[in-house]
Amino acid sequence: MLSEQQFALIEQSLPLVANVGVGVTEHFYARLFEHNPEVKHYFNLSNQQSGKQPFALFSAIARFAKFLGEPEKLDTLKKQIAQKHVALTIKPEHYPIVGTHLIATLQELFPEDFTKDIEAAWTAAYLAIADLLITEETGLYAQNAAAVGGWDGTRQFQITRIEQESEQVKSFYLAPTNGGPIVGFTPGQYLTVQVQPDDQAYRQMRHYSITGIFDGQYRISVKQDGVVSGFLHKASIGALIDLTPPSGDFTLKTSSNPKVFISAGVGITPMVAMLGHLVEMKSSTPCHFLHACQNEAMHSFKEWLNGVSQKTALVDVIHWYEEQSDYATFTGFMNLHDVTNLPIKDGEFYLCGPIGFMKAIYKQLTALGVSQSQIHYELFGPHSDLAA
Ligand SMILES: NC(=O)C1=CN([C@@H]2O[C@H](COP(=O)(O)OP(=O)(O)OC[C@H]3O[C@@H](n4cnc5c(N)ncnc54)[C@H](O)[C@@H]3O)[C@@H](O)[C@H]2O)C=CC1
Repeated sequence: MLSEQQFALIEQSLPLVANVGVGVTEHFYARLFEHNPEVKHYFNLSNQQSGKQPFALFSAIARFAKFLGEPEKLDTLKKQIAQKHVALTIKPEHYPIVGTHLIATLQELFPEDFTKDIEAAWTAAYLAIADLLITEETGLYAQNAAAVGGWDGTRQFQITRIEQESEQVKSFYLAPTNGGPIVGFTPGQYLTVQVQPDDQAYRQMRHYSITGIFDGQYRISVKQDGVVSGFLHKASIGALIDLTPPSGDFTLKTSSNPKVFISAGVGITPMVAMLGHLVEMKSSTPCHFLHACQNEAMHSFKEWLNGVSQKTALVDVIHWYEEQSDYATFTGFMNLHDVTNLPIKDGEFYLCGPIGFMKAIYKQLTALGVSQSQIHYELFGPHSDLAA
């Protein structure tokens, strides 16, 4: 545990870690990858190039350190990060590696501000953070291993069926090569695919929302826009991939409150799982399914949604296309003022899509009087706060 004095030193030096610039994150990752290139298997190297991941790591550490004395405030963040770490097969031995390079970076770049006392306080804080996460992650690994159809680490799967859902999205059905059952998922969760394409020096891992389980096989639906999605889109039936078990805490709540699913582009995928589950359960919960995309050709799961809305009056399906079309309910970006019957007071609102879309919709929802606690969302990639 940190001493009173160490808490004070953390507080004092927090801006140093919370507001690091590109120079600091570049120094840290260059150091980390030079000394421990093996950890490159665990980092999304595309996020490294875009510069998103580096800031996420430093800001998460700063947030943890700030609330170490009030651990109840860290519960949500701890759970979110642990889910991602378990999906990426991060293990206790990785923590000292990151910790060493983090402290060394601060020492090297801020020799005057990062005094010996401050260094000792941050070392103690990092150990405490690692301890919190390792405990949470150990529990999740054990849970995954003990579940019926569950597994620890990775399990090999084979692509058994491929379906084109729209111009750029394909669904892949995945069966375990060792047979046997597969663990279920909570609608909204994702699977993590591990592959090493021929042109890549490191294994790469990406999360993809599960869009359902059919005949004992997972279905994921993937847009072609990166290293792993490119690998999948080129793959044929019979191709082998490794998966870690379903993970993620952006999940459908079990309450009977009306649900409002709001997505854009390939962000439709977790919503398909959530609505699919309610339909399968013959739920009497009223649902609104609001979706935005470029045009009809890009509209994934269009026929399926049509079928669902024709079968039940409980599901209200509305879509916005950027381009003019007879099929669209509305043209342009999604505007929630177009919808008059949203359950503002008691609805649960689920959001998924590109960041610009999420920010715009979050703002619209709060302006309509929806409270923050009613809004659930997930950002693929490094976590950030929509309200910020
Ligand atoms: N479970 C998850 O968290 C998942 C997250 N995603 C995220 O969703 C994103 C999906 O992206 P794409 O399909 O490539 O989307 P996209 O770039 O094709 O855009 C889809 C639609 O979003 C709307 N949009 C885009 N920018 C907007 C803005 N600034 N304001 C208002 N509306 C806007 C437009 O209607 C556009 O047609 C991915 O980048 C990924 O981050 C995707 C799948 C699952």
